[in-house]
Amino acid sequence: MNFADQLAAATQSTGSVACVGLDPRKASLPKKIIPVSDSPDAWAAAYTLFCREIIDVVAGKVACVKPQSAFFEQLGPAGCVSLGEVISYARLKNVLVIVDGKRNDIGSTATAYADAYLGQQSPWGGDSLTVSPYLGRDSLEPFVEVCDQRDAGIFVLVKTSNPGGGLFQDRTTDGQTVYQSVAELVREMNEGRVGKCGYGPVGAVVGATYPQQLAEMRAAMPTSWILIPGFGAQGGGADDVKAGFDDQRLGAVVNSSRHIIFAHRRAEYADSMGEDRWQDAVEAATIEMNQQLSW
Ligand SMILES: O=C(O)c1cc(=O)[nH]c(=O)n1[C@@H]1O[C@H](COP(=O)(O)O)[C@@H](O)[C@H]1O
Repeated sequence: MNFADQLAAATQSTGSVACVGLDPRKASLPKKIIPVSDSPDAWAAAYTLFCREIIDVVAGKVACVKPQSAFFEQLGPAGCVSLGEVISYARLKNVLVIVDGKRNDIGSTATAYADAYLGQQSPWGGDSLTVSPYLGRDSLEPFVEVCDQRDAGIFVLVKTSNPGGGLFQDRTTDGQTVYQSVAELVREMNEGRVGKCGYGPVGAVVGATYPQQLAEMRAAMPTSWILIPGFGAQGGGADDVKAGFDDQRLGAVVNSSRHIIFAHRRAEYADSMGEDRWQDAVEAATIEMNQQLSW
């Protein structure tokens, strides 16, 4: 089944359009998870344990998870082993995985990234990967070819959630902004690839922090899944993300990382659950997010 249909099936079977971001950070881990030793190996084992426990809580309750490679890479080689373990565990629990690597390079190198990350038979085993469009069409084509071969997907950075993203993305050339040009390419690349659900494997990233552009991008890329980060910790709310969905409440998944995985630190859960019941806080925050997104 192509990736777009797999994602549609996941949102339908779980009743959720949420994506839980797995962004472990040393300073925010629950005390119980913090290792005795300060070595990268010990932290990597802690990250694996932490993410596995989160996956146990959210499996069946959310559409997908999104491990953020940077936090694992921060630990060096041991962190990369942990990332691999986390991806495998999510797959074992039948949770779709978006690897957040924001990769890309010239075409021949892009082929190596695509081969490395895309598809369950790949070494990393991701169902999909976030990619940068900055190197142009020929840098995206190798990813799309591997998506076709392995029922995988990509999410191309179109309009990112950060305040400074507009520096390049909002620049106008030939009467349209850079992000509009990227969206046009994304739309074109899905042509002939659309699955039963009406969407294809070439998705886009558009931040919840730009609701107006989200509506515009929904219309500009009618067959692309949109990954919407920026919900929760970055200030995006349910009303902001609505415009990313079609009439059937399909076509987008909303990512939240810190607000879910470190929910034990949030004021509303700290007293009632806190450190000792951090998994309960993750569950409560997930249920709350699902409720917010069930208009
Ligand atoms: O590709 C992404 O996921 C992404 C794109 C973007 O424009 N903004 C953005 O925040 N992200 C990622 O989404 C996650 C957001 O985390 P929280 O702000 O903790 O929910 C991080 O892993 C970011 O790297």
